[in-house]
This record gives sequence, structure tokens and C-alpha cells, in this order.
Amino acid sequence: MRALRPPPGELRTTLALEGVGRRYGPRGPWVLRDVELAVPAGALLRIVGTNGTGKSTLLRIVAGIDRPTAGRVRGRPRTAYVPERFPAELPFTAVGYLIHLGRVHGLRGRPAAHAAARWLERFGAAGHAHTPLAELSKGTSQKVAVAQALLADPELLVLDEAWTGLDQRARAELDRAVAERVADGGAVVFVDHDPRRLAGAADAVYRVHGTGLAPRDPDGPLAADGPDGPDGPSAAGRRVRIEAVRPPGAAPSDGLPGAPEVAGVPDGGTALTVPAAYSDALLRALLTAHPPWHIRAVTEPPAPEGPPAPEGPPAPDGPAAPAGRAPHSPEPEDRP
Ligand SMILES: Nc1ncnc2c1ncn2[C@@H]1O[C@H](COP(=O)(O)OP(=O)(O)OP(=O)(O)O)[C@@H](O)[C@H]1O
Repeated sequence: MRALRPPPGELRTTLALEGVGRRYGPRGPWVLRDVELAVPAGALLRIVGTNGTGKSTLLRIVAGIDRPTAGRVRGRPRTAYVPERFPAELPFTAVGYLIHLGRVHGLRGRPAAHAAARWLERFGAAGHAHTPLAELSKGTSQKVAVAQALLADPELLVLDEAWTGLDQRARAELDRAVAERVADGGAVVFVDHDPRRLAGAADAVYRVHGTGLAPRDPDGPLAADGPDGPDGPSAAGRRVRIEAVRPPGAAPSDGLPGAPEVAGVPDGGTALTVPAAYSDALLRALLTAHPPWHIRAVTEPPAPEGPPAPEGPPAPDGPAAPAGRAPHSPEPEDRP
């Protein structure tokens, strides 16, 4: 994704934090201090940091639902926010809540109802449309929380651990929705404790540390960052091979996420092999390119240091693989 769009420095800033500080109560310790952050349109920004360092505090200020104690926020695009905790006690059904929020976001009645139904369907929650929020399971409430943020194509989408509690299909759908927002020129700022989440896709990564915010190498291994690392075993060594056909006029494969190893394959295809952590980002880059690549197959060859590679399965000529997830790429909670 990143390689096919202008670098963030060349994008229009949609929102900026200038010297922002936040503390809770006049005598409380500073959680954030002197924070500078530019959020460019069309950029995906990841915020990392250990528990309790102030990521949610920062995201609430970015989302505009909290105000800084010091400094200022410049710009306010149309913003949607998925909080870490969803207020499920509201007196609505799932679809009623989404239609209400759609109207709050400026949609008229019929488009609001249409968008509500479409997002419930996309997240596999259409069967719960008429269930009161208070009776929804945790995961389904989270689907509604995510759907409300996506309803009106926000210019700025702020996601605070929004994938938590979603099933695998819904997580992949949220990955796709993020890629769509960014491809449409929206900005997305997110926190997620799984370093593989949108790995390699972020245009910039910032770390909350102490009371400050420091940029990090977006391609750097988050897993190597001690407490920021994955909860599960490392994906190091695993590689994913994406066989695709580059359409005429598509950007060359240089500079794609994960610096793929590129090889020609029969029938005009290209095989791109990347570390597993970059497979989602690479798929997304290929699928959201203009024009998009045609994905033939996604397979996982053995790690380079392993035994000799058997031939991969024949490439099906069917529909593109889902953008959000390569096979054999389980989330921590999917592991036995
Ligand atoms: N409403 C509040 N009132 C008082 N203190 C708060 C409030 N919200 C957050 N804090 C404090 O601010 C600090 C940062 O909290 P925050 O939730 O922003 O961290 P975080 O990095 O998002 O944590 P986690 O990774 O556990 O979600 C913590 O010490 C927390 O106790």
C-alpha cells in the first residue's frame, strides 16, 4: 500500500497535534507531554507502546472525544472512532443504533439504513440486526462498534484495539475496510497489541514512551520490541508466496511492502515471496493498486532454512484471495 501512494511527507495533513499534553486532574501526573503528531490524509499510522503508557489517551485526543490539557489540535476531519470498550448498555437494537449513528454522521434515513445493513452483512452480524445491544455477545457488539465507525466513510478513522474480540472473518474484513479507507484518501490511526496486525502496511509507526511520542521505523520488527512484541510465538522464518498477474499499467513490483523476492512464473504471472509478517500488507498493496493485480494463489513455502521446498499447489484461476489474511497465518487466539 505504502509503495503505491505518495510518501506521508507529500500528503496533505488532515489533523495535527501541536505540543499536546494530557493529565487527569490538576495534580495528576502527565500521561502525555509535548506531543507532536501530523496525521496525513491517505496515511495509515500505527501507535505502539506498553500497557498504560497513554495510547488510548492519545487516540481519544486524535479522535476528538477528549481534549488536551496543554497544546492544541489543529484540523478536524470527519472522524469516526472505535473505543477500546463499547458502551453496550445503550437502548437500541444493533441496526437501530447503526442507523442512529449514520444520521449523526450526516447520512439521511434511507442511506443510513442501507449502510447499516451493508456493514452488518460485511461483518457477518446481519442475523443480529434486531437484537438489543445489551443482549449481543461481546464479539457481535464489537462488530457493531466497528460498523458504526465505518458507516459514513470517515476522513479519519481511529481504531483502539478494534480487532479484539472479532472472529477471524471479521478481522479480515476490518483489515480490508482499513485498506479501502486509506486507498480512498482517508487517514487511519490504530493501536493493536498484535504486531502482525497490518504488518508492513503502516506508513508510520509511533511509540508512546514515558510521556512522549517517538517515530519508529515502520518496517522495523515490532516483535523485537520487548513488551510491544507478540503475545504468541514469533512468525520469524515463515514466508508467504503470492502468485499474481500484474495488469498492464500497474506499478512495478519495486518497493512493495516486505521487499518481496520476485520471480516470473508461467502464463505471465509473478511470484512474490515475503516474510509472513508482510503478506497481508503485500496482498493489500496488490489488491488496492490502480489497476489492481489479479491474485492467483497464496501459499506458504517452507522457511528458507528448512528442507527443500516441494512444488506448490497448482495456481487456481479463481477469485482473488481475501485481502486480509494469508493462509496458515493464525491469530494468537486461533492457536490451539
Ligand atoms: N479517565 C482517566 N482518569 C484517570 N486516569 C486515567 C484515565 N484514563 C487513563 N488514565 C491513566 O492514564 C494512563 C494511560 O492510560 P491509557 O489507557 O491511555 O494507556 P494505554 O497505553 O492505552 O494502555 P493499554 O495498553 O493498557 O490499553 C494510565 O496510567 C491510566 O491509569
